Amino acid sequence: MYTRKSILKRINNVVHNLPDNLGLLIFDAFRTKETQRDIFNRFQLEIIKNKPHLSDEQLHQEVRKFAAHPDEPSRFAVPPHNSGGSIDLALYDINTQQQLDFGSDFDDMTVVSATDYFENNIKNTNFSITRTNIVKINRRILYHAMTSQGFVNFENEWWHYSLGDCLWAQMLNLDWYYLSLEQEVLKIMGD
Ligand SMILES: C[C@@H](N)C(=O)N[C@H](C)C(=O)O
Repeated sequence: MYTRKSILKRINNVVHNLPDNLGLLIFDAFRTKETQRDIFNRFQLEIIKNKPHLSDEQLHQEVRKFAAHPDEPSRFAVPPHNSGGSIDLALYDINTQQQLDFGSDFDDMTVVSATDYFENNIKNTNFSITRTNIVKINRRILYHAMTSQGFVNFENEWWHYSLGDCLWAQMLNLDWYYLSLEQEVLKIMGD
């Protein structure tokens, strides 16, 4: 797995500031456009299976809720993970070596993955009050740990954090500054 040095430095700060019994479980960081395309296509197939009635436009919108299109400059000049500025992660318990309960799996394409889902929809889940509170606290710990280092969270996914990429820039109304890490590497390697 690869990321930018500047992102890694901040991730190290996050780890350093976590309670002693917690660590970061990293699912994904930098992605090539090809990988981004594979993910987008895979998600599309999964959604077609579960919601076959959607029109092409509705399908596209649905997939975009959970994966950036690899080539959609009108939304992102550079897909967030391709810039090296995005990271997907969770917390784990160092003693048990188990991921903490975040209420949905990584890449679960349902509303339950929305970061604030358990803040707002407690009555709509079949989770116990205790589990709801645990999930809420776990999401909050990750959120505050990451945002304290300058990352922003993608609201549909409790696991996705960005810094310096197009998603981060849109959310903060700033200019993005990470170009495609893939292009930077190819340039260094002489294509
Ligand atoms: C696919 C999912 N893990 C993810 O990374 N989603 C964001 C929106 C992305 O594709 O950039």
